[in-house]
Amino acid sequence: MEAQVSGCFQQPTWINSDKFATKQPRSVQFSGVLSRQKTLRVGVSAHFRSQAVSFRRRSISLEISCLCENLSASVKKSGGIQDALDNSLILKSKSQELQPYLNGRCIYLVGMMGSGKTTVGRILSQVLGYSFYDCDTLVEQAVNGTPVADIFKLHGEDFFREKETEALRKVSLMHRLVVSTGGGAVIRPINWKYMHKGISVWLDVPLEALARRIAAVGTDSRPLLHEEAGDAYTKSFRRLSALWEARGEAYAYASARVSLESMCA
Ligand SMILES: Nc1ncnc2c1ncn2[C@@H]1O[C@H](COP(=O)(O)OP(=O)(O)O)[C@@H](O)[C@H]1O
Ligand SMILES: O=C(O)C1=C[C@@H](OP(=O)(O)O)[C@@H](O)[C@H](O)C1
Repeated sequence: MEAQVSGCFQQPTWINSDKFATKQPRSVQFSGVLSRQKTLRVGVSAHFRSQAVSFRRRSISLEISCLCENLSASVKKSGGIQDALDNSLILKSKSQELQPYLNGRCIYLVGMMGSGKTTVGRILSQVLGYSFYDCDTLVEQAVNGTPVADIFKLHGEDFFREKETEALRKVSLMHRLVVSTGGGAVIRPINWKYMHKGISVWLDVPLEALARRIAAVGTDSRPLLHEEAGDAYTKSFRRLSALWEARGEAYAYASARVSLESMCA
């Protein structure tokens, strides 16, 4: 006896059901004792497991368990199907839910260097139909295309902070933007005055993960990480720890916090 399991479950709307429809139906085999029963009442339960396979893609597996009333209730067999689920589908669905509440207000992403403000900001702006602005890029443009690292070298940090505040003032006059701020934008109260015109979201990522990410891409574009000696991970971690001591509390002024640690848990 064979029980077809395809199509017996309801898929949440954000799962691309076409992907499942094209798959061969899977089957659950019953044991020999079961197949001699004339009437069977079988309960089938489905259990989704979702696992990130890369930053943008996710694999889901569906485990099917069958319980038979005529026998002592036990799981006789479970099967599974695997499929790839594009995270952008989840984001798209979530963003549609959010649209009415946003009402065109800008979103400011804040967080330490490497927390993903630029990466997440680009994706978020696409799914929301917003424009994406990177504050560091705006500062560079205001200084004739000079890279941030050179601005620090030639003019010093205070000059950079002035330009950063001016960039935030300008974007705060606009609507429907996702703004990736620089990691240090949170230290000036005036910047919060501008950012609180929209919705600010703190991407809270553990220091070890930040240092790993930055070590992977190098510290060239992040002048505040140039001061320490050692390999890229060690110097990033040391310097990020010191910066965190000095400014960690300031991130909590954000309207919302997304904690990578909580998500993993
Ligand atoms: N959620 C994430 N998981 C893993 N790596 C990420 C994630 N977000 C960003 N990264 C990587 O970390 C590095 C820094 O990201 P970036 O978006 O530039 O951070 P920020 O703008 O906050 O400094 C990039 O190499 C990026 O690919
Ligand atoms: O943390 C900081 O003080 C800084 C973070 C950088 O931006 P990212 O957070 O995008 O790396 C950039 O603004 C500058 O190097 C200073």
